[in-house]
Amino acid sequence: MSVELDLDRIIVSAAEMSAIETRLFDAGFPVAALMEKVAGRIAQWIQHWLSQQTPNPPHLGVLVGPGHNGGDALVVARELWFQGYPISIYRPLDKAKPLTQAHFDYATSLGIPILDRWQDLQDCQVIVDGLFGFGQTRPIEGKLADLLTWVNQQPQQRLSIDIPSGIHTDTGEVLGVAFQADVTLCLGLWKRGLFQDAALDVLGEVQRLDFDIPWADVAAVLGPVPQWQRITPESARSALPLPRPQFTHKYQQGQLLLIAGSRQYGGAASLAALGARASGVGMLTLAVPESLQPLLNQQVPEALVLACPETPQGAIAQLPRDCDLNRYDAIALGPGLTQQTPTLLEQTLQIDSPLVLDADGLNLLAADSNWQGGEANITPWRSSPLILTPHPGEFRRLFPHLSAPHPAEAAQQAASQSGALVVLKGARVVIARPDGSLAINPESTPALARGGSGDVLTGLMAGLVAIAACQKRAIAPLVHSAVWWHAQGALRAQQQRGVLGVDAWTLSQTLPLVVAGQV
Ligand SMILES: NC(=O)C1=CN([C@@H]2O[C@H](COP(=O)(O)OP(=O)(O)OC[C@H]3O[C@@H](n4cnc5c(N)ncnc54)[C@H](OP(=O)(O)O)[C@@H]3O)[C@@H](O)[C@H]2O)[C@@H](O)CC1
Ligand SMILES: Nc1ncnc2c1ncn2[C@@H]1O[C@H](COP(=O)(O)OP(=O)(O)O)[C@@H](O)[C@H]1O
Ligand SMILES: [K+]
Repeated sequence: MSVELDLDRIIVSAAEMSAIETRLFDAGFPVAALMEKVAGRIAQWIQHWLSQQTPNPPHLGVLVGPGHNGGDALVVARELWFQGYPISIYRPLDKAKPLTQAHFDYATSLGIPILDRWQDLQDCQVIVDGLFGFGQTRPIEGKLADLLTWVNQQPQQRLSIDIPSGIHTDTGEVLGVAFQADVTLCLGLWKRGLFQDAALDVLGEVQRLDFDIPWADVAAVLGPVPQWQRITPESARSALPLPRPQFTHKYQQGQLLLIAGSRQYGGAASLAALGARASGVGMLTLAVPESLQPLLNQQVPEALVLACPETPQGAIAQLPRDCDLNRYDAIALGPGLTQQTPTLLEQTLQIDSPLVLDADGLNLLAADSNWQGGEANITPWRSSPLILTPHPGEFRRLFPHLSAPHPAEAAQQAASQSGALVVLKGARVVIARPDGSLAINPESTPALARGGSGDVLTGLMAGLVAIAACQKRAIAPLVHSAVWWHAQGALRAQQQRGVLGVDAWTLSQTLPLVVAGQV
């Protein structure tokens, strides 16, 4: 028996969803019964949603496609009709699967208006998209494209059943044109396309409606540890350091060495240090060019600041002679570093403790002859985790030979071939482990699209990793937590100050509030 995982954590491809669904049907659950159950839950959700907006049932326009997504839409239309909602149905294609046709015939017999022209949907207050559901790969063309283009220009609220029509279920690509949803109700299990950057601007608010899929059927298709997972509040929280025992001291709460900064990029070192502060790490040591020491001493007074000899351009020339890299539980290298001193990378890679590389740490790695474009597995070099946190540009430099077109698959290939833990940054950060598993952060904000926010993440992540390493706990779950809390910090700061108010320093000051509330 495998350990039952919260279904909210699982992300499936269209083929996997279909295989899971087939198991339910093969076991005897009638297709029509499942549609009735699922659509009943959608109708309830919509009713609750609309009742919060207006006391009078608004007029719903329902787009009905030929498959079971259209069948769901018809059951929703019927149930809401019975509840007193004015409904109009528009069906752009004549063909229909038998169950969908039966629901259409019944809706017609009830007297629910069937529109001949989509333009008549303009009298509705809400438009429901039941055109196409999971499994979409074909482009939206001709009349359907015109319909969706028209719908997207209307002022009504738009709700999509399962996945917006026109979105590729796995890659999230817009297949020509897509229904621009304000709300998407994903059915049963999260679909991959809902987490791909390409789809984010089409989905609106996304909710999952459960319909009691047995874990045994999920595990039979996905295996006992599903490869694609979503970070959830529970998983992020459960990985955080345990409440501190009374009898402890700073060296039992993680020692982190952060090697960062240059005269040109001094702020990156302080932002990463402030991110590390938010992790609660027991002892933070900063190695910076000596000219930055006074600044860092002032900004992060609790840190031990090692003044490093510097190059004429103000980069770290070498670490201080008495700096013993072996004493740290984790090392982070990169923010604001410049690429002048490759020996910093060589030295830190040799140390057998978790190493977080960001920014110029990654650029140094990309240029290292042993790295070979990420194709030579690092496992023979080192046994402790190597954690890479590239943005897409850095990722391309690190893995120039990878051809995967989508971030999730690209990160997965990169981690498998290199043996590193790859944190590919973007609107939805993807964390890929060398064993092929993937975690995706589902909640974030474009407020983070701003210089310096990645530096804060590096510090926070490295601090949590240092605590975990010191306490001999697994590292990867803390990497997930760091990505989650970084985004939650931004969301909290955004609530208080708006999207444009989330500068990296503000983010670093908000992080301790969200992380501390959990430990
Ligand atoms: N999974 C579950 O557990 C449950 C699933 N349920 C529901 O079923 C939905 C999936 O239903 P589904 O498989 O019938 O697919 P759906 O998209 O409705 O129709 C496919 C039809 O559309 C056509 N077509 C597609 N693209 C097109 C295009 N661009 N342009 C033109 N035509 C296009 C396609 O044509 P074909 O490609 O075959 O020629 C085929 O005829 C799912 O999302 C959920 O709502 C729930 O009821 C119960 C629980
Ligand atoms: N549109 C977006 N939505 C959510 N998060 C974003 C978005 N754009 C960037 N981010 C996040 O902001 C951070 C930017 O990091 P990075 O590019 O390294 O910036 P910097 O080097 O300036 O600190 C990453 O954590 C990334 O995931
Ligand atoms: K849909």
